[in-house]
Parts: sequence; C-alpha cells; structure tokens
Amino acid sequence: MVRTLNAHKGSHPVQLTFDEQGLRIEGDLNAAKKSKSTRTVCCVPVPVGKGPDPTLLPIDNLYILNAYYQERTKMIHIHCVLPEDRTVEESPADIYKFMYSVDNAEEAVSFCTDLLSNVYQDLKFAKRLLVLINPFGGQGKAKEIFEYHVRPIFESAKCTIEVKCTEHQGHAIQIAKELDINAYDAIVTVSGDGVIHEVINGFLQRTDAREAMKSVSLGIIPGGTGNALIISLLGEKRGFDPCYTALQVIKGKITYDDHRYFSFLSQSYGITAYADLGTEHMRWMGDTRTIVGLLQEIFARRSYKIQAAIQVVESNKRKIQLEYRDAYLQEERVPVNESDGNVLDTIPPLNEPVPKDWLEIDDDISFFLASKVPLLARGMLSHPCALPNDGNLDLVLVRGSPSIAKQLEVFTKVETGQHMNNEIVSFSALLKDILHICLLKKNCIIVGVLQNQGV
Ligand SMILES: Nc1ncnc2c1ncn2[C@@H]1O[C@H](COP(=O)(O)OP(=O)(O)OP(=O)(O)O)[C@@H](O)[C@H]1O
Repeated sequence: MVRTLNAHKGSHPVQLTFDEQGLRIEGDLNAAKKSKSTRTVCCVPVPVGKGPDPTLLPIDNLYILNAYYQERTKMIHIHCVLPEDRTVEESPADIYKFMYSVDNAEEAVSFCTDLLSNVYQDLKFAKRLLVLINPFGGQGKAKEIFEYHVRPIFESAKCTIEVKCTEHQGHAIQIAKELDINAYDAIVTVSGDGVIHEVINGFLQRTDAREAMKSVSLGIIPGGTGNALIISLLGEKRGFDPCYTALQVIKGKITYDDHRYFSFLSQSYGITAYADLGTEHMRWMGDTRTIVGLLQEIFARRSYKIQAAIQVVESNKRKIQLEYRDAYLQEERVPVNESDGNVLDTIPPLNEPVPKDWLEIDDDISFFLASKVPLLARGMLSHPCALPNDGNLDLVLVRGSPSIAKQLEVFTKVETGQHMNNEIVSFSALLKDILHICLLKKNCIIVGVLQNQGV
C-alpha cells in the first residue's frame, strides 16, 4: 500500500508518502533546524544545534511513534525517534517532531490512521507502562535520564506511564511479585542490572510466573553501573542510548515467552566481584569505577579461596571459538525449548557427593566469572563466545595469583575478547547451566547453587 498526503509548511508544499517500509517527507526545507523537541536545561530553553536533514532518507516504520491531526491548528503531527545522523552507524538517537498544515482534515485523519496501523501492525499502540527507577543506580542520574530523554518518547507514543522509585533493596522483587499483570503491558526499569534481576526474581516467585512473563514484557533503560543485559542485546552504543532503548520499549518485541530465568547474566567471584564491591564509594565515576577497582585488585595481587564443582562440556578454547563462529554464522538460530510445565531443579543436592564426571576446584583463584552474555560492561567483552540460547554457561577462570604483568595483559585484551587466548586464562563451557559453588573467604563460608535454564 502506498499513501500520499499533500501538506504545506508556510507557503512551501510538502509531500508525505508512506509504504510498507516507511515514510518519506519531501519538500521540508528547514527540517534540520526545527524538527527536534525543544531542549531545556534548568528550565531555560537552549537552541537546538543544526544537524543533518532528518528528512533526506525515508523514515523507517520502526522509528515512527505517532501521527495525528489537530483540528484546532489544522496541522498533522508526526513524532519519531531517529538517529541524529543516519549516515553514521549507531549514531545517538533523539526525538523529532514534524508538523505540517493540511487543508483537508478528512484526508489527514485517514492518512494518520493508516500510517499508524502500518507502523504498529501486531504491536500494541499506547502501552501501559510501569516504570521502576532506581534513584541510586549508577551515578544517581536515572530520574534525570527518564524525565529528560525517555518520558517525552513514551508520551509521544501515547503510553500510560506510572512511575515508581525503588525505595530499598528487594523493592522491585516485591513489586513484580504483587503486580496486577492485567494492568500493564510492560515493566520498564531505569536502573542497572540489579533491579532487572529483582524484577525477574519477583516474577519467578509468583504462582502464575509463566503467565506474568508472557503478558508483561520487560523494558530496559540503562541507568546503572552495570548494564550488561541491554548492551549485550543492542550493542555498546545503542544499548547505552536512553532514546534508542526507549524506542525499543515501544517497538521492540522482546518478551520472556515460555522461558524461565534463574540467573540471567553472570556469576562472579574473585577480583571482578571485589573490584565492584570495593568501589561503591566511587559511584560518581560511572563505569570507570570498575576499571579502577580491577586495577586496585591486580596491583594488590589479591587471590581468593574457592571450592567449586562444575560440569564441563568443553574446555578446549579453540573448539569453543570454532563452535561459536559456526553458530554465529548459522542463518537459522538454535531452536529454543518450547516445553511447558514446571521448571525442574536439576541440580544434585549439595549434601550428596559431587557427580564423578564433574570437575572439582579447590584452589586460590584471581577470578571466576561465569556468564550467559558476552559483554559485562562497556569495553568488557569478557565472554566472547557466549551464546544466550546454547544452554551453557561460559566460564573464565584465572587460577592462583599470576604476576601483575600477566594480569594486566589479560585486562588490556578484554576489550576485544582476545584475553581468552592468554595462557593464564582457562575458558570452559559448562554443561546445562549447572554449577555448584562453595566460596570460602576468611572464616566465612558462602554456599551458592546456581542454575540457569538459558534464555
Ligand atoms: N532506593 C534504594 N536504596 C538502596 N538500594 C536500592 C534502592 N533501589 C534499588 N536498590 C538496590 O540497588 C541495587 C543495584 O541497583 P542497580 O542495578 O539499579 O544499580 P547499579 O548502579 O547498576 O548497581 P551495581 O553497581 O551493583 O551494578 C539493586 O540490587 C537494588 O536492590
């Protein structure tokens, strides 16, 4: 279907055309200067910089939030989220609002109706969102990120927005556990991974866990220190862009479907964990604090005692890399398990002997980092072969306390994933996501059982 509407901007004729792919705006001579939303800093309006003309290329359906005709002003309004420069890969996105006069109201209304049904198709328009903001996440800017970047996008898409700030640790678990799942289409977290973890666990504690996860999807706006899930899904730039991630809430189709998560990102012990815990007071630094923490740990040559029993599928790094490459190149993705029914606890009880085919580790280590996702922070491709749906956890293990030079070598290569080839790094895929760990630190014993059923 191709639809055209004749409009004008002042005395200049403008033509709007849409088809299955998107919308083309022709004739808007100063779109670059005026199309963006007004920006304010401390309530003072600031001029919008002149960027590339956003109407030069057709606007993909994905980017269009809303189109409506205002009777009073006789104007058609079209709201979009667009990359600021569409010729640049992964350019930051922003909200754009186009307005044109149309003389024939009936034509304008019917154009908007058809454009919207084309743009949303099987997606719901005007979603009901519950927004959970962790005011203390990351550098404490989650509220500002939401109000300044995200709310205007949700409002443009006519979403109903209910905002709650998380008030204490565990609050998001309670909210997800008690949520009226008929009242919302999505829970949107403006936080780091910690609050997402709580929402997932809140859902899993419900008797109608599957139903809840099917009907209420999870939207993620990065507002914390660790934003591993969203950057692993959308990439390091787009996953960190509040406008682009807000667009995903409106237009994305990520839902939990039939799969349950017990552990959705990583399990960390050793210097990576203590680098995070030991730099709590440096939150103002943003994600640089993780780097400072790691350097502190490396230069102190710390090591940590661990007892772990793991079931290893593959420990040959070369084979893991080749399998990953083959899976990545495969057009068809690995089919996911569609089975219904209860989630089985497949982990042997801790008081029983460790199965014979498992590997026991009773050692000092620098770090033990198991993950389902490749990126654990920006610039930290810690698990370059992690595939979210292969049913395995990937483990990076550095035993003992290697020299500072050797550890720094690993550290400098983690950005590209090359650390995996380093001699001090053991890299394994762990069978069926089962992992028993018993961590010993000083006099304290922590017993953990981790089970992961994959994404
Ligand atoms: N109001 C609050 N006061 C104290 N803790 C809170 C509050 N709201 C949420 N939390 C807790 O803060 C933890 C971390 O939250 P989040 O992931 O949003 O931030 P983060 O900066 O990415 O955290 P981290 O540095 O641990 O990665 C969550 O586990 C949550 O339980």
